[in-house]
Amino acid sequence: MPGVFEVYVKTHFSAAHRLRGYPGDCARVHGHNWIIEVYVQCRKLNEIGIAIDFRDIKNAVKEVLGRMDHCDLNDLPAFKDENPTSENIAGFLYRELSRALNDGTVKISKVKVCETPGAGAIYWED
Ligand SMILES: Nc1nc2c(c(=O)[nH]1)N=C([C@H](O)[C@H](O)COP(=O)(O)OP(=O)(O)OP(=O)(O)O)CN2
Ligand SMILES: [Zn+2]
Repeated sequence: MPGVFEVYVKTHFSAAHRLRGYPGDCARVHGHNWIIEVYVQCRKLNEIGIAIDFRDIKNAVKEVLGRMDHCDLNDLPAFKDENPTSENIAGFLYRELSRALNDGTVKISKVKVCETPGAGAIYWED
């Protein structure tokens, strides 16, 4: 079948952060319940019509978010030198999940990270 399938999972994690150099209250430690959406592209379905099992995506996401949930993100090695903004969190998740899930059949296409229901960032690589 020609065309591209994109499957996704949506989840969340809770953590604290502060934005170094931010000219305002976001420079102080505060928390968010980040909403995460992970999109995976695939051109071929398996014999039962699945691109990639949602459970495989959820397990990979759970592993990475397990390192971030209920943490101060600024303490994590990934955000030692760059701010834990939505943009940088999306980039970090994209790279970690690509390492875990990409193979000859499936590819992480983008990761969306929202700090509030109305504001967030999306990261992908061409
Ligand atoms: N492009 C970005 N802008 C901002 C980020 C970010 O990650 N990328 N982050 C912040 C702060 O983390 C801030 O806590 C979030 O700000 P905001 O979305 O405005 O959230 P509020 O709870 O303050 O929203 P209100 O609508 O004002 O209640 C800032 N900018
Ligand atoms: Zn914030």
